[in-house]
Amino acid sequence: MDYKKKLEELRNKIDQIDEQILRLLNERAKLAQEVGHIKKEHNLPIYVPSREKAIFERLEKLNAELGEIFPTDAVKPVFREIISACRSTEESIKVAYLGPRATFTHQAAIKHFGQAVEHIPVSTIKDVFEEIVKEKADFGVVPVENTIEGIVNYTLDLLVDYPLKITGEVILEISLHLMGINPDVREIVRVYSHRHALAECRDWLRENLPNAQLIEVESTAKAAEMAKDDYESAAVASEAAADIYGLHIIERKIDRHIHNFTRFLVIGTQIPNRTGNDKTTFIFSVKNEVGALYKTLEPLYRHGINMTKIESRPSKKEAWDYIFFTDIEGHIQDERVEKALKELEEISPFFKILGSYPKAH
Ligand SMILES: C=C(O[C@@H]1C=C(C(=O)O)C=C[C@H]1O)C(=O)O
Repeated sequence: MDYKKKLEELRNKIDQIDEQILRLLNERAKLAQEVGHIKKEHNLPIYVPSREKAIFERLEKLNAELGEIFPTDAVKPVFREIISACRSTEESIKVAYLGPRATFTHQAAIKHFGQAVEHIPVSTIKDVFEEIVKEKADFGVVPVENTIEGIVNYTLDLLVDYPLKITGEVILEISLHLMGINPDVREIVRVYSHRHALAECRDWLRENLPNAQLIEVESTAKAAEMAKDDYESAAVASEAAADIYGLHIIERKIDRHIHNFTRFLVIGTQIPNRTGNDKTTFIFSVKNEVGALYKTLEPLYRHGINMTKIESRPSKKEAWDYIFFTDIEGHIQDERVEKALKELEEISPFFKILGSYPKAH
């Protein structure tokens, strides 16, 4: 058979499969709608992260058994959008994030909820919290730490002050690119970016653009917007920002850090159910006496609970008084976690659970 005929035959088969997939997607959405009706009748939350996580895990495992001709790495992104779209037929959920569009926080929100939610860009981390408290958003996404630049202290402080819960976490690999409308790096005299992004690219910028003026703006997305009309300007931002603002990528990955990751928190009003692979975050203070921190953490050790992180912040109530942000493995619905935290609460002058949520993939 000549190759053109063969190509046509193969493409016809692909067309038929696509139609089958689409029919099945419609059937799937119809079932999700029925689930949605039952949830509304019984006042249950529309978004069920534990169920979504179980679906991803089951399908990734099945795909490996099927021989992985379709790449297993693609299973989650494809099904994330399928689930996001099916969920939106039950009810549209609103997600506030640190904007504008094309920030890394926006990408984290998409990675967690998919495209089919109402994304609400706001201009400060505090506004993300405010949108939820004022019931203008169901969830929010905020950055909390970066492997190069460290903790976003402001986010931690807001978690203490607001009556909200951490309902999830997202880890995103950060790649920072130099972009502009002018592809010639020698003609760039100004570089815009967020303070953290400029710091992460310090070495490259010093070597390659030693005379350029480095200008801090609120976000990498804002930087891309600033560079879009100026032939002598460039921005340090994400690939998504280059796409949205129509910029040319002049040099890829100028942050040069192999391990540049940012962790984001998803915040909401309710603690999601346990998935079996969860994390719990809580804060506490200690009495000002010998061995206080040791004694407070002892119940974790006794109940065999792994502490994955501890971070101290000034309490801002008294000088040299601290609160400790702590992450442990497990969910507050796990018996030993519940017991250990109860004991810890009894010892601590101040204690608050910030959330139990599925660990990031
Ligand atoms: C359909 C449901 O609602 C949402 C959509 C899901 C899906 O499309 O599979 C899964 C969990 C929920 O976030 C459900 O709860 O089962």
